[in-house]
Amino acid sequence: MASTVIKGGTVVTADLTYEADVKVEGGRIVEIGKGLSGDKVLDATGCYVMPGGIDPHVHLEMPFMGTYSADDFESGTRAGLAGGTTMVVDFCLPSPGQSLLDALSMWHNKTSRATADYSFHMAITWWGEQVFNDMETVVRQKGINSFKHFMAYKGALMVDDDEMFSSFQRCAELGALAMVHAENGDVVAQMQAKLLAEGNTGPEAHAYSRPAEVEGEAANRAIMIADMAGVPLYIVHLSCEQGHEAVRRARAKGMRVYGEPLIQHLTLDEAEYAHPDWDHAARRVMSPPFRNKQHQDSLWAGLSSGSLQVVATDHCAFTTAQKRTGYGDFTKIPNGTGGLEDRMPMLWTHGVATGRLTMNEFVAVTSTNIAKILNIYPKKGAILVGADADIVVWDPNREKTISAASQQSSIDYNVFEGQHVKGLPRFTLTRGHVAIEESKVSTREGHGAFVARPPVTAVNKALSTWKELVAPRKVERSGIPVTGV
Ligand SMILES: NC(=O)NCCC(=O)O
Ligand SMILES: [Zn+2]
Ligand SMILES: [Zn+2]
Repeated sequence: MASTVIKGGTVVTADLTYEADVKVEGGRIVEIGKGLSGDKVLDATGCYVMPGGIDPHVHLEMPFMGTYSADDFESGTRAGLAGGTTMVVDFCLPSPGQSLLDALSMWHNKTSRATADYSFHMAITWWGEQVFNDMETVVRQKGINSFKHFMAYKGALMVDDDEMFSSFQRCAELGALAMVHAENGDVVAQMQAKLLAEGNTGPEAHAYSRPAEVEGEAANRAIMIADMAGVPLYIVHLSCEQGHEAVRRARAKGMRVYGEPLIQHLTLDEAEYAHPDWDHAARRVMSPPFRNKQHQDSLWAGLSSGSLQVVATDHCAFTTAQKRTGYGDFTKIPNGTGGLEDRMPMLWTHGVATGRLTMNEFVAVTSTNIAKILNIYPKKGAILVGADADIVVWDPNREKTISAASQQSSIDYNVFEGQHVKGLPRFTLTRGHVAIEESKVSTREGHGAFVARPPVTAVNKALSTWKELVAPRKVERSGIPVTGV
């Protein structure tokens, strides 16, 4: 079997930085040390050898708001690899009444051309006995240990508290992770109607209809419901101080809650919606919307202090033509932005290069933390012998200006257009295959494989042990004393 040696670089993991060569064979890391040799040599001089990024929040070919997101598993994973991301996790979305297993087959059918590894979260979009039963099969036989709940998108994907509490309890029994999109969908729907009635039809009204309070309330509610159900909770695309404050408070009380800011919310702000060009503003419509600088500072502080654990993209790319279906009614603009190719370069440029994050924290929030949360560590998220050779050789001196003209994503714009980034992959390896060498793209369609994720993490075990210990117990009494009356 041919081997590859990544030579002369500095290995950077979530907890260590050291000089070593890394030898890869059969898609795995087989040796780490000095002076290694192999059939092929990749020169990593001046570079950092890091675990490939894992983006736990993408929507490829997602059916949403009357259309499909434009990047599929081929272009989406290719975009990821170009930016150093070697694994993505998409969301399987059953239609109302559809079995989870049927939906899962549909999602697997989309992936035949994936160029990097992928996995799925399962969304709970309705509730009933069949969903309750399917959840067990999904966890025990289908390699999925996380269930997403939309608290927004009323009349479409949204579930209510009753459904959410039932599902959270089922997640706890099965050793799974509960996830939420935390926005109060009832309040959003009312605010949307009011804004439209008042003639606020443009993309800026999207942001007005989803203030930070809408997110803070839902995050708090989900945290309390998760605590009562005894399940760990992961809040996706956490965008504001109100949501972050809820996570911080919960964690300080010992609750098992994780928060995921997006690179978009960290680096782009609400001024985008005030842009005079309708297309510019509409292209940036996503939920939750971009916030102000105070919220951004809160998210950055959360990453460096550890109260927030993961940076994702929620890559859900729509073309300008698709966005234009919402001209005259902002509620019809497909919600979503891209970012797969740009997440790691943008985070390095605005995080590591500015001193907000250490290199090790960068690895933690782009790869290792989520690998641990999703129970795929150290197969993924690690530079260790035996780990998958999903590796990015990161050149801190390579630079470029982000432009739609040279991106991998299939859409016609980029929300980071014109941003200068310094820190890019020299090589990206997906299970040993060198898919990216600077700007040369040599991805292999169909190379990507499904990553099964076993249930019952250490966190699930600890939480269920604690919940059992403090569970309500009947007080045994001898009866009502006879008083003689
Ligand atoms: N975030 C967004 O606006 N679109 C994708 C679907 C979701 O994650 O809510
Ligand atoms: Zn969402
Ligand atoms: Zn999403």
